[in-house]
Amino acid sequence: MAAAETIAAVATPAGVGGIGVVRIAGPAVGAIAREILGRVPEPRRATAAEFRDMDGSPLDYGIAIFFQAPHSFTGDDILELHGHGGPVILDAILRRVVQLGARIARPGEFSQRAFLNGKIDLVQAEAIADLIEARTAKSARLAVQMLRGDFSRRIETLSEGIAELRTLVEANLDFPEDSTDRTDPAAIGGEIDSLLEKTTEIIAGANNGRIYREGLTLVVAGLPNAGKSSLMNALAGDEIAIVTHVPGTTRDVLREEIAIDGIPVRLIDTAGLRHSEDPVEQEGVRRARRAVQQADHVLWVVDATATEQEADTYLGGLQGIQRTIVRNKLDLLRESGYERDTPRGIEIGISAVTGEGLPILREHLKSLATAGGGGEEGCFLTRRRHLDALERTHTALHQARAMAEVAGPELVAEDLRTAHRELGEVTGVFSSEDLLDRIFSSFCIGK
Ligand SMILES: Nc1nc2c(c(=O)[nH]1)N(C=O)[C@@H](CNc1ccc(C(=O)N[C@@H](CCC(=O)O)C(=O)O)cc1)CN2
Repeated sequence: MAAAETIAAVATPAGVGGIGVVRIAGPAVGAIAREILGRVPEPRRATAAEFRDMDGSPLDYGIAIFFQAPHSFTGDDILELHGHGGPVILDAILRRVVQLGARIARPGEFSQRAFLNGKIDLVQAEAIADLIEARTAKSARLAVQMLRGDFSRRIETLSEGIAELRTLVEANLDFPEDSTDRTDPAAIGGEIDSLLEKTTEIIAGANNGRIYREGLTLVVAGLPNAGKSSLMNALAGDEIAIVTHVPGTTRDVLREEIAIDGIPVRLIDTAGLRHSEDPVEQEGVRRARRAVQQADHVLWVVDATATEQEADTYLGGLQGIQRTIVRNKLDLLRESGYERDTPRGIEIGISAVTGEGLPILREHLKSLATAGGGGEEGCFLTRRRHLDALERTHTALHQARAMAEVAGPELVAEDLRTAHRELGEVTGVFSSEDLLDRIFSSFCIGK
């Protein structure tokens, strides 16, 4: 089970901090501990010790923790050296460890080992990365649930259901004379229906949760001087874009992360979409167009004091793109905030300057973000990868269901086998090296 190579990395973030941790995993851990600490510490006990260099001189004085295989995060022997949190000292400790036979770990390699040693499944490994990178408290909470194995257990239960049915169908293939009521086509069909239902339920939860991981990309677009940057600032709550009354101020695409009810929202402020001779501004307009094409939703900002014709310019270019019209600068007209349905789509009246109507806009954005459900119920922080595999499982089960009606058990067995394998990709029971490399290489160093 334990890997032959010993790997090491600084597990704490780069930079200066109170404490920094060098983590070492693999069979050379015992020998490395004896060299650096003079002994192998008692397993799982924080032990104060001098970390010694090659010539015996002290590198640092810190805490060492030894985790004996298989009772560690990765399942290997692990030694953690908790030193002082400075880049020079941590680098020196790491160098010493490498001198003693460890090699620098690749990003995600500790988690990959935990997976390969059966300590965690693929969903849990991904949850570790998602937890570290969570952009809102809600996303983090959902990642912890994934890490605890809540989602994996749902998958596991479904997988066992498929496996059981496979056994039944396949046994019937080998020993048709043993067939019972449970193996008649109608009974099998009923069993598949129940598996299909469970799959659909998990897919719904997976869909609900995806928004908390991926977030929503919201592009703020409109004509120059419509107040896009002021709106962006009002939503983001601080001054991030330069706001002036000179048309064409925002030449690049500005980004800001905000959270709407725990959903990470990437706000992208774009240059005004207008014809310009200035090459820099032209580039801004080009980027704005591209951002609009890639958005989940566009807030089309119009100046409430402009003529309707002026405000409608370019709206035709947003055909087929989900959008909300935001009529800004209501303060100049002394109007109150509103939301109304118009032939051109939903329109919300605000004043980014006074804050008038902003609560209405925020409420609207929240409903956009949670349009796919977003409820807490059965909601999992899933990835596209999980959904794809679940959908392929559903397709195969559906096919098995059709076969149960019209064909013999051989074809039903075949489709059930496919469903079982597709589902196994979620937790990594069946996974290609390629997929694993792709997943783990996106992790950060030391993880
Ligand atoms: N110091 C430290 N903190 C850390 C980690 C770590 O590796 N080191 N983690 C790393 O990411 C996370 C915690 N994950 C961990 C998961 C399992 C085990 C572990 O020792 N498991 C053993 C024993 C379990 C037990 O006795 O209850 C096992 O599974 O056999 C340790 C940390 C976050 N905090």
